Amino acid sequence: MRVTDGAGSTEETDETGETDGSNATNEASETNATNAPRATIEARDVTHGYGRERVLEDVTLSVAPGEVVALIGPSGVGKTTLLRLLALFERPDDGTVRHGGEDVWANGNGERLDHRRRVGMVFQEPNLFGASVRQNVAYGLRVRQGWPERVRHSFASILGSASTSPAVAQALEAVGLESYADRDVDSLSGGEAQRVAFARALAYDPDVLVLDEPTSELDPRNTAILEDAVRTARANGIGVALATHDMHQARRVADRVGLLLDDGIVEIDETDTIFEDPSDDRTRQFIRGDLVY
Ligand SMILES: Nc1ncnc2c1ncn2[C@@H]1O[C@H](COP(=O)(O)OP(=O)(O)OP(=O)(O)O)[C@@H](O)[C@H]1O
Repeated sequence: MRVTDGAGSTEETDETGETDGSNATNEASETNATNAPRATIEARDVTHGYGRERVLEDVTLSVAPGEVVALIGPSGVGKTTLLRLLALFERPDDGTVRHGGEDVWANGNGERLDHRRRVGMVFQEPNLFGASVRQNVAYGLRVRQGWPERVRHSFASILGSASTSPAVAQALEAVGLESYADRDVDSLSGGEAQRVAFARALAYDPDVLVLDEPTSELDPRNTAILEDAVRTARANGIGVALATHDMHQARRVADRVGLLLDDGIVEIDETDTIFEDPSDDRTRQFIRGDLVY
């Protein structure tokens, strides 16, 4: 699926494309719908915590265009925290987050928002608005196109002009919900609602999708649909960072897998290596189901 914006031009500016070479064999597209080169996002040597509690210390994780990186690890080690840093929701206490080779937090808020518009995030919960499926997906599209602040908060005007965009229809198609466009989200099952949340993030064709346990509450069928949507995004050159407790899922969808423990990412490598020949004993123990923490 190629998501394009049929609703008009965007405010996106050109980005400097940069890959870290970890995806050299991937033949994915390297531009997005705005024809700007897709860019790697990287949390570099980040340290972060809450109050006096330090959750991450000197952690580095990058996601290149067209690669899926799965983050595994016990509860509470900081997977969500790291994903929120990658998605530019929070500024690290120390270290940098770089997108397209630029330090996202080094300049003003406006520049950060330009980078932020190139990242989509899906949480464990869908967090939809009380409106139709189409309107929810359109909202994601229009907000990320950089509408002025006063318009951004005018829900009705956003929905009215964006909801017929082909990008909305294509994003819904990617999650198998094209015939659900006019349904009220309150009438959806949990799995369908999560697929709408995924379509909302996909509609504006981000460089990177950040997915925090997006299928943890879903049945196998909805999980399979979302995993297929991840593969399609990857084939279109979108980088994906995914936190999951499901080792089978990591193995099914990821190009690289990283194990995060209290002392940081103890090992990150190609998926087959992590599952068949890890170099760290803790990785071996964790993937065979020992209670490592
Ligand atoms: N907003 C916050 N304020 C205070 N502490 C927080 C906040 N968010 C997370 N924490 C703490 O930071 C630590 C890491 O949380 P985080 O959600 O990043 O872990 P996780 O690896 O994603 O866990 P899980 O697998 O259970 O989702 C936890 O001890 C958590 O209680």
